[in-house]
Amino acid sequence: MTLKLTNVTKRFGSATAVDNLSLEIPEKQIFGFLGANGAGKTTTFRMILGLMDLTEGSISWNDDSINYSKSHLIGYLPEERGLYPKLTVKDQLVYLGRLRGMQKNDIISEMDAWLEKFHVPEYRDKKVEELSKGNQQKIQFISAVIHKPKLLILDEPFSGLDPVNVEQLKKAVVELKEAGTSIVFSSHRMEHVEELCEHLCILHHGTPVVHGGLKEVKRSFGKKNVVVRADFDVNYLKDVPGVVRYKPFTEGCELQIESEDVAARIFEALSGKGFVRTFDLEEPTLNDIFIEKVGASYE
Ligand SMILES: Nc1ncnc2c1ncn2[C@@H]1O[C@H](COP(=O)(O)OP(=O)(O)OP(=O)(O)O)[C@@H](O)[C@H]1O
Repeated sequence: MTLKLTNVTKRFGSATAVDNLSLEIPEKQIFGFLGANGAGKTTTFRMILGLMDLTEGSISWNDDSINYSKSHLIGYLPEERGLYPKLTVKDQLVYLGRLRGMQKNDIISEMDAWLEKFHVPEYRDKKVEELSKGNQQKIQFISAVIHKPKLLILDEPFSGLDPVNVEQLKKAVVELKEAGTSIVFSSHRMEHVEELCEHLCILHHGTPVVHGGLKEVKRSFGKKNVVVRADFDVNYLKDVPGVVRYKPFTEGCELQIESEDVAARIFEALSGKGFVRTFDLEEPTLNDIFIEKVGASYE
């Protein structure tokens, strides 16, 4: 089921939050939505979910509109987390699962499987308010997927989680994809998108500045990175013609180069100067692309 946004615009008074956005989000894949604060990611999600009217344009899912009757096919982890603090995890999930039309027994067996997967079966009968923020987020994630949605929208799913929990959640997201779920998620962390997504979009002031398959996006960027580790001072490499950005680190440097042939020049400039431990020509990172297209870094 392909999700298709056609010329979608959202205005709040005279401010444009999303500006003529056209995207195709392929089914059974993980699609990454990047953008600085206020770029329009959450607004786009809300429009996809039918929680907010579009000012212009259209959104279709499998050539049909998304409306309330399809809510059992869609899962949503909102940016603003919200669970009932006084309810136990079990009562919470049963309540939310029932709202999605599930039978109680099915909810409980699905819940138990998820709690096991997240290594927290003991949370079953705990009140939500007794859990840490990160663990509440896991429960909220379970509430977004308990009904096995076909389309899953995750707004900043990894924010506020420690590295172990990030890994658990990533694994869960990949497994859901492998089981046939179409997933769209937003993140401020480039490496999450880089690791998980086949397709992505970078929004800037509501407009897509980068859109496409991860590999094609990197290839079409043109610039590459050279990473040098050496036993001598490599500072002079920043003046090699064709080096556009220079980042030193303790044992060497990372150089952004305008095209692949500049790598040969750097290689030449290193010869006879001392011991070079490693010399790597690498694809640009999403962070490199983001910096150039949006003019800022998340880091
Ligand atoms: N209900 C609203 N009324 C007025 N302006 C709004 C409303 N919702 C969002 N906006 C504005 O729309 C723009 C896009 O906001 P949005 O929340 O979609 O960005 P975002 O990319 O999700 O940002 P963040 O990463 O900070 O969550 C912002 O300028 C925001 O102030």
